[in-house]
Amino acid sequence: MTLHAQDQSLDTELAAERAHLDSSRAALRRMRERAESLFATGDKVAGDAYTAEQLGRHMARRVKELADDPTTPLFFGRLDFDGADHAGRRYHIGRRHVTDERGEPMVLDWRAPVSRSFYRASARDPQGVAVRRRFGFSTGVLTSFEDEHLNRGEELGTASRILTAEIERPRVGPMRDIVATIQPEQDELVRADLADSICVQGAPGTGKTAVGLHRAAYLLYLHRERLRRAGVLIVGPNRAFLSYIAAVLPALGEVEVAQSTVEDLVDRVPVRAVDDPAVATLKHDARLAEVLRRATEALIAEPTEPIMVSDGSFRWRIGVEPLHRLIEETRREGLPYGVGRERVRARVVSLLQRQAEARRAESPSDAWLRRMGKCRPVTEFLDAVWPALTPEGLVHTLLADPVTLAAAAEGVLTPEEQALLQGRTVDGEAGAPAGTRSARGTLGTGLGRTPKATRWTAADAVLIDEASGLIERPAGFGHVVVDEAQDLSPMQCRAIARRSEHGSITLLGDLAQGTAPWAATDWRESLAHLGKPDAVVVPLTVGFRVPAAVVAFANQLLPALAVDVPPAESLRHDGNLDVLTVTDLTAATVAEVRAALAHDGSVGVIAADDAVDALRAALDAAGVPTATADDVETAARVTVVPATLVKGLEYDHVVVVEPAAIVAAEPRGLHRLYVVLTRAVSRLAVLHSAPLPAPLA
Ligand SMILES: Nc1ncnc2c1ncn2[C@@H]1O[C@H](COP(=O)(O)OP(=O)(O)OP(=O)(O)O)[C@@H](O)[C@H]1O
Repeated sequence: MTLHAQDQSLDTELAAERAHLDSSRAALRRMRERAESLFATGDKVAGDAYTAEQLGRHMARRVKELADDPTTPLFFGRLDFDGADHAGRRYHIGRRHVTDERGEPMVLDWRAPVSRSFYRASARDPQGVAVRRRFGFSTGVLTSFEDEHLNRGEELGTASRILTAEIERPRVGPMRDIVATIQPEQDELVRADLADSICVQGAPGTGKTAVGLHRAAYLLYLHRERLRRAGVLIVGPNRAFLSYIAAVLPALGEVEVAQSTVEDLVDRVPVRAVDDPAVATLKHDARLAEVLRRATEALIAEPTEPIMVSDGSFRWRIGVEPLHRLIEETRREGLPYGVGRERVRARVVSLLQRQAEARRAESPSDAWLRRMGKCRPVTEFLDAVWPALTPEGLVHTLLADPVTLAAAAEGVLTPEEQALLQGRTVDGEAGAPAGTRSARGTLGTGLGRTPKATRWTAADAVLIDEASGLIERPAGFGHVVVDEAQDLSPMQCRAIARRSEHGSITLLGDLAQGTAPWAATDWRESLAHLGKPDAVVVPLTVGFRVPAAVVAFANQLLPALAVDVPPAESLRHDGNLDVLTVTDLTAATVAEVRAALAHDGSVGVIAADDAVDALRAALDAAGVPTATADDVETAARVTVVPATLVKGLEYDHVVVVEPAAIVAAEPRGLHRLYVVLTRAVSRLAVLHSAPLPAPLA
């Protein structure tokens, strides 16, 4: 074929694909209109109010799911089969199913079983695929395509121009889905079975977050009803991160996934005080779970008196011996404490019922059973041997009462640790911490006389959640995705474990990015605390964000981070790194931001937390509008981010201001700096007036 003829045939193909895109869009519009009209008339066809409401909710969801975003392509790939079960068939692969009026598929959902070959077929294992086609788009317009004739041994892998363009595209606004370019090693994780819990260890930018979100979408597709009922939860490090990722699942048609920080998960009490780091670390230690468990169990007492109930002309009596057996039996069942209390009540009532039946030769009414359950002698008995307990009350007692704590913590916490927990000296004198004011708030739990009057810390909230799990069984989720999991404390892991006891989890993280005082150093330990000790740990090693030169610069920190993580290889060999010694950091930042604005894409200025306000003011004074990290919809291209909030985020051009100050700000400052240096998609400028931290010098 001449070049001219080749061009012409490409044009014809492109025109045909564009026509298919147009008709697919029209078909999707029809599907949506149909769903809208069903939504409008749903209550007329439903037999009763409940069905109408259910149907209404279902249809409203369906309408939302069928929304078409003209800026995202409806399909991104095509498979032509010449073998296996689909010989002679051709499928376009996209974000959702689109069918024509006869119900024939025009676009197949990327999660459908057939679509798997789009991600996994290779020249070595073509899976019946003759040709895999990838489409290039520019804001919704189909502009190009790229074919791999797998049946002729052709395969582009990561050399695909369309993949390269996607990876190198300037980042604006919130995170986007990666359905068009999921890589085989990522796809394997995305399509792991619902029953399998997995842990993904990956260097910065290897697509962990992307994998977690796509796995959630995949599982919802495959187990729609079950997971809708049980729920899917995404846990992220902070609200800025959650708003950054919030648009990904809706773009994939999944509009009902809960997203939360760990702090928001355990929010039974308002947090109004701050712990000293040593106290916080102790409260986050898994041994506290044992202390709380013992303290709860210690509340259960031996019965010492019989129960006597006057009931009209009758008197019922349950002796100490049967009461003793009843308590032992309930205790052995290992129920949550609150459930156990009600079980004891029910058993006492049932003993009374038996006596009543024997005497009256008839079954007592439900009202009688209820009255017995609430009558004074029964309640007094319960309060004596299995007293009512609130999570706040339990934690309050442990923090306030040295004797209760000593009994529960014997052999678990040293006397020094017990004293530390209660903000006193070992001799029992009140220590300085509790109630003292610090820059971050009241230091230490501000113990009031009651739990209500107490100013709790974030670590207390975790303890209260643990206590709550001992008292009642929390509702769990069908699947939980936990991002930046290296920062979870053992007690936070347990909080998540309680919410995924009957479900599975996807744990995502990077041990090298652990900045919390209790950061994980071994995934097996985290998995054990999460109740999934057998989950596999899978590495991701191909980096899609950070250019190779920047990775090499940041990796100089790795030996100092004392973690054992597999090295990653960057797919990006473009990119730019500048390390500049400056005298005026503020002026240099403004100049660097101005220069960055000459390029496409977002600009992130990252500095130690206490330097952020001044930098923002300086940029403002220089006429450069700036946004905060949680404002993902902003029109401003420049975001000024405190180092402690930047985890999981990325910007095309990153300006890091004074690394030494970032390191000095916290005990795990070098880990923080590693996070900060790995946020750049295209260019990184490091500005410093103080010497660079040793590993980088
Ligand atoms: N297969 C892919 N195709 C295109 N882009 C990808 C792919 N995988 C990941 N990316 C992109 O790489 C960037 C980094 O991905 P992501 O944020 O998921 O990485 P991460 O491993 O969670 O990073 P971090 O450890 O820094 O939080 C994102 O912009 C993401 O869209």
